[in-house]
Amino acid sequence: MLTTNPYDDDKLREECGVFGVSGSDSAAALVALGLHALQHRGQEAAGITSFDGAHFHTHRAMGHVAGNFDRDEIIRALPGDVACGHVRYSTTGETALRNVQPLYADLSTGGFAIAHNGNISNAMKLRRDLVRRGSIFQSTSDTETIIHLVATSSYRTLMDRFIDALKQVEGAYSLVVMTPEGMIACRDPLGIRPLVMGKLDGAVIFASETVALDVVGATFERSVEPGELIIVQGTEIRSIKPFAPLAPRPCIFEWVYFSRPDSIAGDQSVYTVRKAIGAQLAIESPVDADLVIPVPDSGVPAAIGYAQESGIPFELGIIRSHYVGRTFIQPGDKVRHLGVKLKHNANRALIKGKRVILVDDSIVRGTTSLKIVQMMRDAGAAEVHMRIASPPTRHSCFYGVDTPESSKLLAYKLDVAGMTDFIHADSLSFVSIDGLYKALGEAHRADIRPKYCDACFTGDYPTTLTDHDDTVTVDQFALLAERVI
Ligand SMILES: O=P(O)(O)OC[C@H]1O[C@H](OP(=O)(O)OP(=O)(O)O)[C@H](O)[C@@H]1O
Ligand SMILES: NC(=O)CC[C@H](N)C(=O)O
Ligand code: SF4
Ligand SMILES: [Mg+2]
Repeated sequence: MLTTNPYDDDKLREECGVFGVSGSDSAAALVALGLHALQHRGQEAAGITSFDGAHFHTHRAMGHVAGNFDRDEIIRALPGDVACGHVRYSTTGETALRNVQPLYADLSTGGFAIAHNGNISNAMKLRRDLVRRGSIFQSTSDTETIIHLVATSSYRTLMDRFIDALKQVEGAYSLVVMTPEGMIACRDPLGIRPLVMGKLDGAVIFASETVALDVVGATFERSVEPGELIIVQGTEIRSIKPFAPLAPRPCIFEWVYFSRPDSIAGDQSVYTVRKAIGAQLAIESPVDADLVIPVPDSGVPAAIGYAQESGIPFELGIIRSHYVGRTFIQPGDKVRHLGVKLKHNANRALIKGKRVILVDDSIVRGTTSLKIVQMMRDAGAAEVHMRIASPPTRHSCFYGVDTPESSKLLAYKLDVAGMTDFIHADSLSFVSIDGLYKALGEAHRADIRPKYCDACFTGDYPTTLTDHDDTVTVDQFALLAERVI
């Protein structure tokens, strides 16, 4: 499969954030702030590129935004009133500086910088063809294929070349691109990954989530529409839709887990939707108990919804340490598992003798649930019931979320009864797929043209998956990449 994360992580990880500013003399500083608000979407690396009207300037680094972009001299070295940036959690290409975005190239049309959230599901095939025709890749990232497609396009103008490139690309992409002709923001025809537009004084802003607009003090104008390209040149804003229109399929997991709860996604408050999923879960899977306890942080809104609907008191029965590093940066099984223990601890005084309902947003490999159920038992819980605010995650994502291969997903290996035994819970239930759609305001999931991408629950992928269906393995891809660098 496409994912090449070196740590073979046990989690379903976030999926990159992009941020762009056009028309502010503090462009790079605003991008640094915006990226900071999007840090939850990618912690491996961060980068910013600016354009001063004549030259492009880039700073890219491994690690977090804070620590890399919090010094004056770094921001001063990124002059100009146009800038874009990226926080990365890799889906294709290793965690190394050469893959950190924005990627940049000097093309016949001038400089070209690109920041991408998503994953191109035919990147390997495109890359093989491009290399055969003489392209020399600088990275192992899927995103670089777009640059080569623009560079080798037979069209004349930059815009035509860019559209020609996008028409060859399959999968998910929300892009912020910088060229001497202006900034271009676009979403793939299905709008799988999010992208919004905002305004701050005279400046136009693009961001993966509205929370990043809030943080810089910008107003939310609207979402970039699926299949739409918005071009900002000075004060002029143009919108074009060069693709045949398709029914949109935004990623439903944004509401379940990825987006920050204080973001508005597709005109719906993420927090409100998460509470509604929790309430739906209480309706579908009630249980007699004394306490509703969230698995912090991401399980909190759903647990509030479950508690309000069921009338069972909500309590903080698990306290999360905010000082422990993320588990993915601790390679090696032993240390990683220790990391999970360090992150959560039972609030013992509350738990003893109680029948508890634990609410989390998802189960991927089951590591968290297994640990937390045991933690409740060790703290003296009389009964431990687990409720999950998404359907069982049975399939991998090929659209910009780093998931373990499906054989490592707990729900791929076991049915709900098997999973209940595995995590040693007294009971375990997941919200139904129709229940999830209900929480998003739909009557149920439509069998034909469902409103969202929900492939990791249903296996119903909304695009072809050329590379996945191909026989080329990730190792072969890495070899191919090495040969051209
Ligand atoms: O079944 P698993 O493989 O353990 O994965 C599922 C867990 O991973 C995520 O939390 P995570 O700890 O990544 O971060 P969070 O603090 O954002 O909830 C998710 O919220 C679940 O709790
Ligand atoms: N998670 C993402 O959106 C990753 C973007 C791109 N596919 C990369 O690996 O760099
Ligand atoms: S497969 Fe799952 S995580 Fe990936 S885009 Fe679709 S719904 Fe989102
Ligand atoms: Mg969690």
